[in-house]
Amino acid sequence: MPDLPDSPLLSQLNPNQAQAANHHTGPALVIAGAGSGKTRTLVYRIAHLIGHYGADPGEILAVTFTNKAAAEMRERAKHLVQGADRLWMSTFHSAGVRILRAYGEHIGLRRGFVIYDDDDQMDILKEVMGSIPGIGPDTNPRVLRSILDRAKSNLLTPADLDRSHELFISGIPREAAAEAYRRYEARKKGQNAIDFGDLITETVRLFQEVPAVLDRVQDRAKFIHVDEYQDTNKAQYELTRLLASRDRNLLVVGDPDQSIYKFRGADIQNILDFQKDYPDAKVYMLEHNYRSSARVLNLANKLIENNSERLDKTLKAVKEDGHPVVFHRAPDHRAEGDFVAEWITRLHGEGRPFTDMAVLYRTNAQSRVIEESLRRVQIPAKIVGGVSFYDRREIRDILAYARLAINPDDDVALRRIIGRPRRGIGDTALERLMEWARVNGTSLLTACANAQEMNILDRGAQKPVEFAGLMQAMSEAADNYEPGPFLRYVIENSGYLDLLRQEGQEGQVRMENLDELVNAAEEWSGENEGTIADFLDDAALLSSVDDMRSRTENRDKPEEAVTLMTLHNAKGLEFPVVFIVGAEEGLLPSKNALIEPGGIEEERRLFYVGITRAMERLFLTAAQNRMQYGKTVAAEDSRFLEELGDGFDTVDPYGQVVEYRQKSWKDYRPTVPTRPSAVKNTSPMTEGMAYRGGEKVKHPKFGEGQVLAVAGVGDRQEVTVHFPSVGTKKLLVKFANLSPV
Ligand SMILES: Nc1ncnc2c1ncn2[C@@H]1O[C@H](COP(=O)(O)OP(=O)(O)OP(=O)(O)O)[C@@H](O)[C@H]1O
Ligand SMILES: [Mg+2]
Repeated sequence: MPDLPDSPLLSQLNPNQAQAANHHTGPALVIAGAGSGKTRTLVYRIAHLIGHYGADPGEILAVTFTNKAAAEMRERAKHLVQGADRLWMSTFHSAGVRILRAYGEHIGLRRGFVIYDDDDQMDILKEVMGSIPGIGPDTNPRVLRSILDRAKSNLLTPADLDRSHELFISGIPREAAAEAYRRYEARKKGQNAIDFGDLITETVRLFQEVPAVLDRVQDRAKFIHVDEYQDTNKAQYELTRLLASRDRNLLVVGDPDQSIYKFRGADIQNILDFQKDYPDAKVYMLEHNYRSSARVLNLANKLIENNSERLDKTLKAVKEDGHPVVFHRAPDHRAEGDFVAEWITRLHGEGRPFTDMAVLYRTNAQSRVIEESLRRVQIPAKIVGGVSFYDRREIRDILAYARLAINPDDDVALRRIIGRPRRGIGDTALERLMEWARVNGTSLLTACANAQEMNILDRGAQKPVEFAGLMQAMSEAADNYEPGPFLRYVIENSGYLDLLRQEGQEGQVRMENLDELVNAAEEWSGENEGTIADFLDDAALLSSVDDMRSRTENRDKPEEAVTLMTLHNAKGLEFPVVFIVGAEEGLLPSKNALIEPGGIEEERRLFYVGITRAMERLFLTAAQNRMQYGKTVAAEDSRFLEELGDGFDTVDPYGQVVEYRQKSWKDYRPTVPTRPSAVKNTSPMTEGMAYRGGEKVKHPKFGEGQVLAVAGVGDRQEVTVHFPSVGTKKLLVKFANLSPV
């Protein structure tokens, strides 16, 4: 290894990290386990390039996976370098938007193109799939969407699908899937739109077809960095390869054990083959974990050793043992949520800020129960991902107006809003307008403007004409106003406010959200130069993976709240206290993983990612009964718990250590005393449980029944009881007047 220059920056790194950060030109790979400082090293390398090697911030690109990660990286860089605001730090998708906005015209994208979100995609797919032989009426368009997404992440065209050797793709005949793909692309093109996947694939095509553009972009990206390289898909891989092809200054960092996006086409082979792609690549290994306590790290190592397809790596703890890792098995999902809430309350009482704590789960749907438990004891929580602000109906409606105002060809937007509020344009009228547009090869909005000439509408052709006039006025407003005032104009002039006023309390909340949208646009204008079109781009980029509000929140002071998110979204992040809930078969590993080849190993990596987010304290929980499709069913401990051996302490609801025994629902017995008399006042945390699963009870009205689950404590305690007379009921024990039988 070369001698290191004397530098105050490098001295903040360990010797291996410093070697990597000192890497100057040519390809390099940093491959190392979780929490070993890969991201830190990447940021220091950028600072060192500028400070020591004299690189210009304006020629440095760093790509990460989520807006949140990009924002954090920018934040870290700001502390280390001058001119950090000229660094190009973004996600693959935002890099794509930026390139296509600047040069998309070279491949036929017209100015003002819009970016479709998932719903828009679904709308078009529903429309095109109807008439394709081989696609039945009960085919879920989501299946098609995932076929398309998958094809795009692998850079496959409709023709490639046609040629594939599979007869069926996800149950749909190959030719039919290819045809749907073809028609979808044509419809999209007609509307001057692109979708999420196109942000990468179209950029790749642009670079391939117009080398002069690639060259221009390369001037802006002489030094390229990619974080989380193990999760790149084929399209992202190709984009990176093209970008780096001229100067070859490409530094990627990653951890094959944290590859968790196979379902989106991520290919772990990209990182494993890096040295094949770049035989002169320097490889740097980091072997010390600075993030987690030794106990947490040991647990993580123990788990991941069970994977067979992996590179063996060393990862030693720098920190001391710390607190024991805790496991708790709750009677049901509600009790699981309450256990988490109790511990958060307790730790907060000991002086931990809520922002130090995160609850991670496998599926988005699990968040609801956790949210409820936290809300009951007034713990503030913030969901990262899930139904974020920008997915709310009223927000999407107003943004659809804005989209149509700047792109009159956007038929999807038009169809979303033409009936919100109602304007006397019914389904039949709309169908005729669509027919006219199809025959004349125009947009729907043009059809509206010409409704009178059509003379074919049932009632007053005047209505569509008026609507076209309204949109015309909005178009002019879009040219003349800043984003914030423009959105206010739209909200007030679209008739939307009147609609909400009729919706009572719910309408009130929605109006508040619209106010917040105007705030967001104002805030955005304060930080960015740009028009409403640029604002819409940013809003469209807020995938389910992150949330612009958390991005702005991060910038100032973080909101005092517990973070709730999926394990996938937690990648790259760290928290002093982490709860991983739902360590059950069917959840973690997920049901689907059981039938996918390599599925279990991928789920194990996901659990590994979760565990390694924890810095000081880690809690794992499972429920013995869980609600599924409206029914409470018995759940079995995750197989991964067994693999962790004695790496954790099993505790009862009161925090007392009990013996761990691998449970399956077949031998379910409560592990803790549950009669109130037996446990009264035994714990500062909870009061005892009045009933237990399996027990027979009697209700004054419903008669005899059997307890399926018990959740909550004290006055909030609820039982789920199955009564042969009326079915399953959830009752508050305090009021239910139940008696044991
Ligand atoms: N040399 C060091 N000295 C002190 N702290 C360090 C050092 N290296 C890393 N850290 C700290 O360890 C934590 C983990 O670092 P970082 O997030 O860069 O790891 P990572 O390898 O990118 O993790 P992941 O695999 O989860 O993305 C951070 O809090 C970071 O500041
Ligand atoms: Mg990282």
